[in-house]
Amino acid sequence: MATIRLTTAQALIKFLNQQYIHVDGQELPFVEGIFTIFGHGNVLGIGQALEQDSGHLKVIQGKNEQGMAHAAIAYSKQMLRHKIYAVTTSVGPGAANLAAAAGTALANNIPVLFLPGDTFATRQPDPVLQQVEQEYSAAITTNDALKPVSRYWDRITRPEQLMSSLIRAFEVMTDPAKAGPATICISQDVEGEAYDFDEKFFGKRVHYLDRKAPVDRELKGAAELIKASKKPVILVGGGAKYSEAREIIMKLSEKHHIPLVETQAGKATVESTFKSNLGGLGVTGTLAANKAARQADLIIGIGTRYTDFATSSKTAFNFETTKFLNINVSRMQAYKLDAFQVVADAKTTLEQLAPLLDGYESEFANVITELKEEWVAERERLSQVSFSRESFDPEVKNQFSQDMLNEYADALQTELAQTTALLTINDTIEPDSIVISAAGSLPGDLQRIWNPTVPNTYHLEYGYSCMGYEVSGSLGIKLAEPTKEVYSLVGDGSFLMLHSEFITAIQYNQKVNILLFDNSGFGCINNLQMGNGGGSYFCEFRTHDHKILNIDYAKVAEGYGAKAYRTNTVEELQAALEDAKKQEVSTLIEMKVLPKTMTDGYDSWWHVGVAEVSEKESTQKAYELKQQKLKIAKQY
Ligand SMILES: Cc1ncc(C[n+]2csc(CCOP(=O)(O)OP(=O)(O)O)c2C)c(N)n1
Ligand SMILES: O=C1C[C@@H](O)[C@H](O)[C@@H](O)C1=O
Ligand SMILES: [Mg+2]
Repeated sequence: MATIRLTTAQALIKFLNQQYIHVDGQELPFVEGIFTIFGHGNVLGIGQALEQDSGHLKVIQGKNEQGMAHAAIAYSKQMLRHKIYAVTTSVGPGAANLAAAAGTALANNIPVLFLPGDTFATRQPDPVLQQVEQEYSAAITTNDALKPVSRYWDRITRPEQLMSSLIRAFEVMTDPAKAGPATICISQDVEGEAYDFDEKFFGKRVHYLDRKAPVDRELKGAAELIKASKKPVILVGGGAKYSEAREIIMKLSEKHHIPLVETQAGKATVESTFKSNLGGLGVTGTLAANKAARQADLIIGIGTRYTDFATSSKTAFNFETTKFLNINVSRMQAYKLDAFQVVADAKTTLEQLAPLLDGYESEFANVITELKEEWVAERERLSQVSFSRESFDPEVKNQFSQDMLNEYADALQTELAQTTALLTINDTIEPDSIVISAAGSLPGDLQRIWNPTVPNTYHLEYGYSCMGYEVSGSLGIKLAEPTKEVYSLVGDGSFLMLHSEFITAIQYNQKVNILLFDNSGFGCINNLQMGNGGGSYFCEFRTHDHKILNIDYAKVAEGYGAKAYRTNTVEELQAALEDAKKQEVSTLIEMKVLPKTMTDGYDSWWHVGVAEVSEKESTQKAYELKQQKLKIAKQY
């Protein structure tokens, strides 16, 4: 057997260079690069290996482990899971910082390779710096905390273990039904240990992303269900986007008059201008989509996980009469809501289903246009909200008094409403620009009123809704789509939580644009607490003497070397957006927006943990309301 003597880390980097993915006849290297933050746990192992020979891997220095991992996740998500970045961290806190990002990748089914360093395999110097030392087991390290948030997890304590571990990791990451984070923790001494590796291990490996076809039983059953239904609705989930099923979805929708509704992950699979696209479904959905879903007698769920947001906590449908047809590569997902299951690729299934539906027409025909027109009018209203100091009725009603709203207008020196700012942006940026968001009130506004007219230009992480993904992820998107403008839509709370990779973007000349909506608080959570009977408690950003915080975020961005703008009116915002397009450097546009001016409601319900006993009548009422809603919700 021919062997090659390498350290574990050198073998790892050599292997990463030889992984390819084959999708629809096209073959591409699967690992584009590696994000690094070096510490004593990886600099002398993986650091040395990369310095010696990184091959084709692009090496990018991150600033925060969670942030760089979010950038890697966003890269993979934007590339429709066809390519990844790996992420290497040091031990202890460096590894622990991966946990929120791993959860983000897992909840969203995004492949990414995490390579945290681990404690010494020999245990000679124990306890090493940053080792937690559990009394009941020396085998526990910080990295065990990554197990529940990894799709595949392993610890390498001998060099030769690397071979079987990497093969399993790539099998998982390149399987659409299992795609998620693979975490391989490598003992820091082992990273530098040498071994005579079988040369065959480093041969080119192609991972085939084949499209699983449905069996005849599934196809016939699906066709029968659709033909027997009067009012079917197609729910476009993230799986539809990853399967690139746009054309066939549009064809079926058009031919058989079946309206489309979307999840956050599925949005912009089909552009919003498509006449049967009624937009987002559920808690953050449009009135049009929510009305259509309630009328439906069949939901054709394509690549959806049916989260609480998409199903309005299982109240979005009439469960007495509505049937479900689930098309999903994952059996676990297909089994949901007692559906008829087709466990197969979305695009292939729909293409094979098409000829079986000839002659079928739903009873939705004219209703689709009516619902859509009604929503277009509502969106138009939301684009022109204007503040009044005497009698302002914001979208989120009965929470802040006029005096309080005036206090915000004075403190932040603004009268700008969030919906108006958002739609100004939608109208001003280039249609092929990519927008990213993740947490706060913006995902709701985006799902309802943002109109993407170009497919795959809407990038929402709403599986984990992890604050901090917005800015970090914009770097990953820019790496995936270098010719497009990328806009990160972020609340002040999320920006404060994590924006370290903004600096990385500036450092590597990867232009991103931050659109910062500053309402001086955790706005959506404030809505949630007050909407369920609470007071305004620790969600506004106020000083010790109760003054509204007014942070000069533009100045912060300028300090990093970005071009920054302060915009509190529509005209200032438009001018800033136009100027930002011309910049080569990253930009930040700060908008002070009034609280309570985000969208709200539209016939949806979110099941949250309201207090069963409380001294407040308003909370007692909220609990009663929840109990009433639960009577119509499906129990599982
Ligand atoms: C990492 C993380 N921590 C906490 C939360 C819970 N959470 C969701 S939205 C939110 C506040 C967001 O505030 P901001 O970014 O200012 O957006 P706004 O709601 O004001 O628009 C919080 C704390 C979360 N989603 N992610
Ligand atoms: O708790 C939450 C409430 C949602 O409104 C918000 O978008 C999300 O980020 C979240 O975590
Ligand atoms: Mg805020």
